[in-house]
Amino acid sequence: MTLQAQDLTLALGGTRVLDGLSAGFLAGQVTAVLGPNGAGKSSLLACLAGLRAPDSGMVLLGGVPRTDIPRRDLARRIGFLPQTADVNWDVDVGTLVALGRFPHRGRWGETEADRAAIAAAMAATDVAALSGRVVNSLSGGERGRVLLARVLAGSPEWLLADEPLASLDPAHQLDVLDCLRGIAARGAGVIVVLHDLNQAARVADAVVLMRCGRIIAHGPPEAVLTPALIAETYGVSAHVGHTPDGQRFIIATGRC
Ligand SMILES: Nc1ncnc2c1ncn2[C@@H]1O[C@H](COP(=O)(O)OP(=O)(O)OP(=O)(O)O)[C@@H](O)[C@H]1O
Repeated sequence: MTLQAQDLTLALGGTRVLDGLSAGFLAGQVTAVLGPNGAGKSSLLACLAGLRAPDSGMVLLGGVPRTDIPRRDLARRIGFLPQTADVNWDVDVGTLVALGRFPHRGRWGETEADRAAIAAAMAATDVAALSGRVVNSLSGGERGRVLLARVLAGSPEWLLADEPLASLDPAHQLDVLDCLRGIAARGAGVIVVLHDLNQAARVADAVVLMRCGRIIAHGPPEAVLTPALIAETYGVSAHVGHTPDGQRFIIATGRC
């Protein structure tokens, strides 16, 4: 199964934020989308998720134009975690996470499968202990994990997550990265916007580097997270090394 962006263009406020962008994403993989602020990463995710219609080009899900797929199907198949973690009503954690099952609900209410998916999502994001808390009383990181749990509860075929690690402490960042890997291992496609090159190197099967609404490079992390491509994308020089256990690390050493 693939999710494809085909020749997407999008202008916002008179600026072209996606500029003829094409890319194919594979199920069973984690793809990290990286690039400087304003590169168009969130706009790409919004088009893939169907939250924004591109000015031209199309998104294909399993070869079918997204616009030909019924909305309820799309809601079941694509889970979207937006960049901002605002919750504008007084809802408790358990209720909010359970809302993630909404696209699967039949007329008979919550089923055993719904309850199992909700429990698994809360365990994967370490929020079960917060279940009775009002979401707006949580810290930013706790709220971020609850919102991720809500998306995971929907067991989407595709998880599109826009900076899910923002405001998480290092332990929970590692937990969420492991969780994303687990989702991909179970066959779903994960597309995640990240700013940290090391987290991308750790989690991704494929990396997309974006700049000015275009793709600079798309491929395995070792082929894409190179000093030359990092310089072209971000305008910084970088040192790439390996830890004793073979993990790649990348340090931005200065502007170039
Ligand atoms: N509603 C809007 N109206 C006008 N311009 C917009 C709008 N939304 C986004 N933009 C602009 O489009 C460009 C791409 O924005 P986008 O949020 O996709 O970038 P990004 O790569 O996700 O950035 P960041 O890393 O800062 O989150 C930016 O220059 C942004 O200012």
